[in-house]
Amino acid sequence: MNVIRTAIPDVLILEPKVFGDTRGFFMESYNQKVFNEAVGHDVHFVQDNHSRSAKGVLRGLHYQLPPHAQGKLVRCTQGAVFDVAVDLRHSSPTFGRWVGVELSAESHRQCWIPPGFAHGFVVTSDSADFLYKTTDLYAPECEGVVRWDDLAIGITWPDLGIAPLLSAKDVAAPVLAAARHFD
Ligand SMILES: Cc1cn([C@H]2C[C@H](O)[C@@H](COP(=O)(O)OP(=O)(O)O[C@H]3O[C@@H](C)C(=O)[C@@H](O)[C@H]3O)O2)c(=O)[nH]c1=O
Repeated sequence: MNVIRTAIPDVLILEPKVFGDTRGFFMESYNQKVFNEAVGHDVHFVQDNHSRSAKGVLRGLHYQLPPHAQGKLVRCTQGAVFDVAVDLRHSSPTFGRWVGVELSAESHRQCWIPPGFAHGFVVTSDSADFLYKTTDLYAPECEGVVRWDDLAIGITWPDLGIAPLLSAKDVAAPVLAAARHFD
């Protein structure tokens, strides 16, 4: 597996080794030992999620606060998305900064988003299946949401030529300065 560090060093892009042959391909989509070595410490996943979205759907920016903060290992198994992580750790030198990466079924790329980050994505293909593992269970009482277009964060989302389609929760999300916060 190839490990690429992003501009926020704790956010990793992971490229599994893909074995292609006449039948198709094989890859280890998750290997606990290899993953823990890449991250540098033991990570324990407890929930797997799968969402399907049409082109232009934007989910985020979401996070959970302690005691149910979630690290997420995310990937796209059908279609393509632009995936974003925003550092919400107040003690971090990269607090408030974001990184974005294209994840697609074709590239098999995954992204590791540690606890302490908000996460979101927009679908850039006709539809996308998005799969992710989380390090804590869903806990809606700990949920935090930040506006996808908060100018203080300044995410450069891809221009799809259509308005993003958001959930009612995401439309009503506060800016970062007014959102529930870590620390
Ligand atoms: C996230 C989640 C939602 N749900 C339910 C609640 C709700 O009725 C329905 C849809 O929930 P949401 O609208 O929050 O789904 P969605 O907007 O896809 O939320 C997800 O967005 C991405 C960006 C993330 O990072 C995830 O952690 C998660 O927050 O599914 C669960 O039962 N378990 C879960 O783990």
